[in-house]
Amino acid sequence: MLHKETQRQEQARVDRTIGQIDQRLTVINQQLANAYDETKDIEQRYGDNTKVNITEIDDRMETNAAVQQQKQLVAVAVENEKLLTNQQARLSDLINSPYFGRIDITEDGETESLYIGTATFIDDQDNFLIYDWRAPVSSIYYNGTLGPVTYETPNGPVKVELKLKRQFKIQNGQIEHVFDTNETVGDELLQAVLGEQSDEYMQNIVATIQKKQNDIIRDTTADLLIVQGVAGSGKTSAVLQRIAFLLYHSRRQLEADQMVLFSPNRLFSHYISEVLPSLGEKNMRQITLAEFLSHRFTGLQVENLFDRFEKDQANFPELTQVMRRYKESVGFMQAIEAYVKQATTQPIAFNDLYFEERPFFTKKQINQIYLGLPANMLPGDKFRATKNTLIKRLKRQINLEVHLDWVAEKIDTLSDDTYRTIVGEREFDSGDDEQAFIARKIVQHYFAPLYEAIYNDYFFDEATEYQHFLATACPADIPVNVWKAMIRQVADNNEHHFVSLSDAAPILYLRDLLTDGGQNYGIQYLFIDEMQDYSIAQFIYIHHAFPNAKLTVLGDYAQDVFTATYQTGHFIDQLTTAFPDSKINQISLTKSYRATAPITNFAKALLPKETKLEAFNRDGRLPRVIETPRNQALATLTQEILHLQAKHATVAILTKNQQIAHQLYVSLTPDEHVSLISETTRNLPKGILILPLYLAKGLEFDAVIGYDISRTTFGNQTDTDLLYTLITRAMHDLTLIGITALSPLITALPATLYTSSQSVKQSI
Ligand SMILES: Nc1ncnc2c1ncn2[C@@H]1O[C@H](COP(=O)(O)OP(=O)(O)OP(=O)(O)O)[C@@H](O)[C@H]1O
Repeated sequence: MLHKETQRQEQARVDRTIGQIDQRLTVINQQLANAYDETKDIEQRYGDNTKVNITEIDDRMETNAAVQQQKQLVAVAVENEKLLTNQQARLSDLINSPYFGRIDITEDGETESLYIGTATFIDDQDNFLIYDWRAPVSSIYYNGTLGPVTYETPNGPVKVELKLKRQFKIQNGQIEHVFDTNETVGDELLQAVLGEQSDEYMQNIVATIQKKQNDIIRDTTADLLIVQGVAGSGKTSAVLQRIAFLLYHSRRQLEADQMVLFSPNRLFSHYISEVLPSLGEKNMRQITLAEFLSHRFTGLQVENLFDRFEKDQANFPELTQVMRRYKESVGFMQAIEAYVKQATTQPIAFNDLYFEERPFFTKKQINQIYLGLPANMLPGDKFRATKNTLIKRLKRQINLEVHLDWVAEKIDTLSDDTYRTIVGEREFDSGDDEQAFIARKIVQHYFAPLYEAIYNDYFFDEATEYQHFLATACPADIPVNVWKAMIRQVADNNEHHFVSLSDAAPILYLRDLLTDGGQNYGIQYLFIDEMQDYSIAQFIYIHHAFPNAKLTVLGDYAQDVFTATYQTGHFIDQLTTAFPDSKINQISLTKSYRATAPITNFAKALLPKETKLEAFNRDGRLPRVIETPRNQALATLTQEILHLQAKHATVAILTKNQQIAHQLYVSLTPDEHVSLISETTRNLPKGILILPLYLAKGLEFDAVIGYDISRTTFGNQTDTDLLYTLITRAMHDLTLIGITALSPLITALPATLYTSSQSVKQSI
């Protein structure tokens, strides 16, 4: 803590700043009330205007013009109200905690004190009372140590001398902590922040961003930014701050809806949903991989990662693993590219297009059109040309059909309503014109399903085409009969409207390359959290689907929950080779902030010795490891829950899979505070939660109990990633319960890293 007088002066400045914010807030509140009245007023008048007599043509036109004008007025008023509401929200946040940092810098002999907070605040005399944390000069707060420092501005680098760096924790207008530091952001404040209890929502880390995290947040040069960070190193936090940073710096060109975050599940989306609003920004779009794929396979069910994981645990033969590895590789996606290149000279898998239960265009006819086009055309162009020809032929048919008797008959029997719907306000020079117009509309309507089918590429059979491709793609290390059986399985899946996860991205890639479709050019930034859950093939496809997007990809290879059983090798190297034309920046985070040092050190011991992982220096109890006979397992668990509940609002019981979670839930249900969390759960209640560890990815809990960490469940070396992920969800307390015999992964660890008990009585 600083000298009393300094503290007093700082509190006085806080008070002054808050006074100014308060004044501004009063003005804004008044403006907002006026704006609200104005909007209501216009709306009212707008309502009255529409009631004007509209029987006379001239009146009607006048009314239309007036209505248009009113509409515009309403839009302007609503926009104004929105702006004011935003300002009000920002000021209301600032009034509670106006800033968290101060830097004193000397430039050309002149020293200035700058205060840094979540948003800029300028007083009526144009003094910057608060600088936004994203302003160029604010980077000094995160990056610089005392002495000469340089910061980047749009006009180039600027050199200054950093004289002082001060940190604050201000709540309800009162300084709770204040200290000077020479470090990037000193440990003291971080200690205080990290020691707090968790919340249902993730918090922003704006006041305590660390140097490496700042590099992630402020990177503007990479097309592909890859962040490998140990569990709890702040990857997700940093990426959310990065989104806020990018939105601030590209206000004019970038909207939140031009950014998409791929998140691991809905629960996680909910967990992070408050960070951006707390920084005064709108949330970006969020999607899970399963949602993204299902959306692109309308009508088919795409296998999800969780189901596959559960299935793999029951049965996952060696050759199936080899085939899956291949399907998820760069090589497989390249094989698709090569296949598509030669597709211009081969028939492709078209469907007969049926209309009124007979083929209107047969696949043979469609292939004749396709193969009749020049062989040197690009596949996508060729497909489009084929589609255009089909549409042209359909139009020709419509032209012929309008003269047929059934159409004339139909016109004769049209009801008044249908006639009105077709003709609308239109006027015609002659009765013949009117007749021709209506006839065309009737025929177009009749053929609409066929037109839709062509428009939506239903004449292309992607599943069969994929099987044709597979037939050409058997790798040397797979026996041909095994490969063929796999192709039969793919066909069978398709019959049952199902797509397995490892086939999904390749099928879409093949479809898009052949049809030149499926690309979204509007998205400018993509963020992919938990990168270890994605295959290289999926990355290639996602990159293809969003060609203009810069990618930020983050994750932790030690938390490879879903593919550790069959994937080996260096994912990041493979990823970089899959993006040969992109500018790639890589950042590695090795310090873990989430848990106490004893928990982090325990987790670290599971990983290979050479793993770089540093625990943040926060004290806590050693993890508890309990071995219990099966018939006492529930009693042991209950004791442990009671013990932890005395200290924490939330205790998460994590299991290896859904089945164990479910069984446990059934055994514990009489207690109504226990919630079973499943894949479809969208928010986290407080109390006792039971969930499979893979649903806890990315989340954190005050206390974690790993249940059934036994020889039978975590017996293999490949279970290390699962166990590591489980352990690293805990912030303050961790207990592992092994039934009958503990997992050998735990017994192999140095006994100094945990406290152990053998039975219920000893564990209390
Ligand atoms: N600079 C920081 N200041 C304060 N808290 C931080 C900081 N960095 C990380 N944290 C905290 O550490 C915890 C872990 O952060 P986060 O969830 O972003 O890590 P992660 O690397 O995504 O973790 P994981 O891979 O294990 O899911 C969070 O509670 C976060 O608020």
